[in-house]
Amino acid sequence: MTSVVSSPSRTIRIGSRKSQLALIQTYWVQEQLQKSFPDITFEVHTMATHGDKILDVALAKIGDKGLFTKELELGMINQEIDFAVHSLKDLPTRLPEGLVLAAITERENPADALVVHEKHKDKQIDTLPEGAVIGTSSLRRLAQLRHRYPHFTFKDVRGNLNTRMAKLDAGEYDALILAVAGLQRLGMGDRIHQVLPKEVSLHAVGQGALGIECRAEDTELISLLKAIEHPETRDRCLAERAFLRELEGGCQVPIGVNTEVKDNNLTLTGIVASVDGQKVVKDTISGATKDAEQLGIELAQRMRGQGAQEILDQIFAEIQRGS
Ligand SMILES: NCc1[nH]cc(CCC(=O)O)c1CC(=O)O
Repeated sequence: MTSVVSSPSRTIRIGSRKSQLALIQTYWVQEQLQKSFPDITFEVHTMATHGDKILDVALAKIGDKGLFTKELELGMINQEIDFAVHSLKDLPTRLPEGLVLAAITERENPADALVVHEKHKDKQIDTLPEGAVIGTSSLRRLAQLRHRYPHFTFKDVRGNLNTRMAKLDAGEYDALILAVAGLQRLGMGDRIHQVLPKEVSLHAVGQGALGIECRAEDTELISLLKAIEHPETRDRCLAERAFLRELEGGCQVPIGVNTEVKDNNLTLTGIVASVDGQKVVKDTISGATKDAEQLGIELAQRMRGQGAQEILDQIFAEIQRGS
């Protein structure tokens, strides 16, 4: 194994999806590392992922973990790239053998945002009219919003952010629910009409943070990557990911979270909702940040006993039946 420290001429190859958001995020990571390590060369290599090739299929129906990460992971295993930058929420909670989550960078606002058609510019989520068509492709957003706003109509929306915005502005939808972080990173922060409070929508696990994955054996690289890690974001996201890992069983499920850190104390709130919005299990746990993952596991186990298990069993049964 060559060491980065003893061979400063090493070139480090960063893998990225080709989407505009992925490239913005990857170039940001490259810039941060280049500033910290001016003698090392960091190159960006782009790859199309399966998820990028099937943009016309409803995401919830694909239910395939690793849709946006598999090709990059193969690239790392085959030594074509050294690390990959992911939107952490797209990175499965279990990584392939030989790969690790080496660092988590500082998260943007992890909340969901309401983006409206201009005819609703004087409205908020609470005042949109009966029957308003809300675009979302996330089961998590769908289930939580259906629970609270049963009078809305929900419709799938896919494609990149520009495509989605064009469909909204053309009148196909009254409003969209999108991540604040993605809109901000793409320079569309001015389209954020309302940041949804956590009472309305708990965000996705890892939302707003970037996860950097690399080969477990590349210890030199792992120590370099620690330079751009944000410890508070890492603790929060490790708790969130442990919670999700403990609950999920192989498909996309309506699970949301919120985390806060204060004085080395971490508070994690989780929600598991049925797709129809009828059943909701929600609970909160607090403890030392050093026990972040244990807190996630404990909250998941507690919520299983409060009905989350029945909700998940029902979703898995529906998927097996192919509905
Ligand atoms: N599901 C796709 C996805 N993956 C990452 C982001 C951007 C936000 C983030 O980094 O969490 C988005 C868009 C969205 O959910 O609106």
